[in-house]
Amino acid sequence: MAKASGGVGNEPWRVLEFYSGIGGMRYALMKSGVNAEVVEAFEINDRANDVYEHNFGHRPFQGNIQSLTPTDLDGYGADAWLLSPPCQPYTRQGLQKDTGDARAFSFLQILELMPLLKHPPSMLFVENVVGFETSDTHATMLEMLEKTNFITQEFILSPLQFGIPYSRPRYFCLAKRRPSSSVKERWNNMLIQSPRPLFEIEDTVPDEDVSSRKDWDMLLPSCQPIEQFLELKNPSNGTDVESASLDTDLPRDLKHNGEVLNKASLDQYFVPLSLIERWGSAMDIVYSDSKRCCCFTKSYYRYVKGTGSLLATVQLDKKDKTSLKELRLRYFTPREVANLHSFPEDFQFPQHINLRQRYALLGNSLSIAVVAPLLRYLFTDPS
Ligand SMILES: C[S@@+](CC[C@H](N)C(=O)[O-])C[C@H]1O[C@@H](n2cnc3c(N)ncnc32)[C@H](O)[C@@H]1O
Repeated sequence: MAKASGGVGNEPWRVLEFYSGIGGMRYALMKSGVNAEVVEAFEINDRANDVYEHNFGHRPFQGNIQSLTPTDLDGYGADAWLLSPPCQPYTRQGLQKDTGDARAFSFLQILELMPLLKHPPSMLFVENVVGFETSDTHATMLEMLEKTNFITQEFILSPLQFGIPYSRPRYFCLAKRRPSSSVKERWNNMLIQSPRPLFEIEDTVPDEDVSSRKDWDMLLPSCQPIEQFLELKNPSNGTDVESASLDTDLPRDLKHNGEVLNKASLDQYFVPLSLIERWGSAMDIVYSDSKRCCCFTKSYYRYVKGTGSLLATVQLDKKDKTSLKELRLRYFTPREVANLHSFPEDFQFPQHINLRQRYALLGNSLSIAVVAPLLRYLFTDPS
């Protein structure tokens, strides 16, 4: 029977977490149920390390991953490396400088160390943005993995395919070093855009085309409504809108963990009218009963266009020709973004991390609902 119980003699798998940020990968590993221990995490950003330490009680190795040597890496005796390198070199909004972008260097460097290791990992997991799969860095990665005897399966998956009303398609590479084999060999060397292999018991012949992207809108009816991810609950109806002065009066009964928030705490989440006037047409607006919202990036709250959805706090009849101002748009709170990333309830930011920093760190993180089953699949022993 397939199992994901642990390494040699059922000792926990020894795992290195590169680019650990606020620990999304570690939470996903915990959620996966795999018997594994993060023996070290590596992250250059101070604030991210504060958050990581606050939640896990361990401060990641704070330095440039590029400076790690084969001796350093061999010293950890790790079975698996989990990596979520910076995505800016490959994002559609970025300049797509790819291998020419300094932010890609550390990832390329660490791949180049692989043939020099006395104790290379037997498993590797890489997360990145869609677009990475056509990059030069990706081509170099596959070349290095091939050279060091790894077999790969690649995925592009979104939380929408896991019942979460959140569109965040991401690229994932799962690699196992021979003689370890993949769980289901027939998917080797494929780019898979369906979660089906993760949940199949047998290695059966696929009867659906998993190599082309399905229309993800078809999945929406099976997603939970956004309301279930909100900590600030909307007023029960929008009838107070007409009597309110749009500039100053905000819905009074928004609640936070059951308590009515004071106006100052609430105000910071409402979108200023000046922004609505200027950027309204570019805003992605969702309602509490919507079953989809857009990817939150690290620029959410700093910029409006393409950085994540805004929530209408007033549920008017959508057929009405409502002006955007009447919808009382607000930002999702950091906790709500964390909920959509499927972070556990006990995840917290330390007090000194300000609102913008919270959004930036969350925007860099990942969907635990997607990564946990992928990790379980990677660590599962087919024998
Ligand atoms: C895409 S984010 C990964 C976030 C992480 N998975 C999480 O759950 O928060 C990339 C991270 O790599 C860090 N980073 C970028 N270049 C680095 C380097 N050369 N050495 C160490 N960390 C680096 C960034 O500070 C950022 O936190």
